[in-house]
Amino acid sequence: MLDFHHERARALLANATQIVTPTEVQAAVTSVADQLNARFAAPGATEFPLVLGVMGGAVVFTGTLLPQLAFPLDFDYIHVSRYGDDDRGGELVWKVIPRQNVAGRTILLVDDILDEGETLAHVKQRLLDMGAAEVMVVVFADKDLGRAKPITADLIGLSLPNKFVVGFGMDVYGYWRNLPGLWTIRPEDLKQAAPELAG
Ligand SMILES: O=P(O)(O)OC[C@H]1O[C@H](OP(=O)(O)OP(=O)(O)O)[C@H](O)[C@@H]1O
Ligand SMILES: Nc1nc2[nH]cnc2c(=O)[nH]1
Repeated sequence: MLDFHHERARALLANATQIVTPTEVQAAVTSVADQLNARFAAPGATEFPLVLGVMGGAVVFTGTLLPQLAFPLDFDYIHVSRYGDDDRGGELVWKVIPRQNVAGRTILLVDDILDEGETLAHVKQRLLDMGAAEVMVVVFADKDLGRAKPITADLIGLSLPNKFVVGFGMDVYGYWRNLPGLWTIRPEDLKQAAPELAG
């Protein structure tokens, strides 16, 4: 069983293409941090935002971003999944819902990728319904779909082409969240090989 996963993970990566280097990833995170510091660490700034990581994909971005933020903040997480172990989005499943501590707060909603936008649109609305004062959507990557999405991010680290990407928290069938750069998986290696992902 473990051999199966080991081989499958390696086979997926063997045919993958690196599209963003680890150095470029780090530069993108620092650019996001700088923009957040410009508002929240400015002289005289007194806001005390709640950074809310959207697990599991946001774990690496959040963990890299937090030490670069130079202002007092609160941290919590929620856990929601729409892709599960698939390469296509489906029904949104809540695993850890927001706590009541979101009421009245300025929230930095941090996620790895804004793709079709369904996840973050739903999460943002839920936070506003729970009384959040402001929800600022901060994503490491925004995928260029060439069409309108139900939500726009307030801060974006990188823009990506419309391909299934892996690394820096993003998985393919549960594998390779640990890659320090970003890779695209060969379309024919995806379960539901789709023309629009072939790019
Ligand atoms: O914009 P969308 O098309 O809704 O997709 C974006 C969401 O997809 C990923 O989560 P996923 O459901 O894969 O769960 P994960 O974070 O556990 O990987 C990612 O972390 C975003 O939350
Ligand atoms: N791993 C991964 N997860 C996603 N969730 C939404 N889009 C993507 C993507 O391109 N890759």
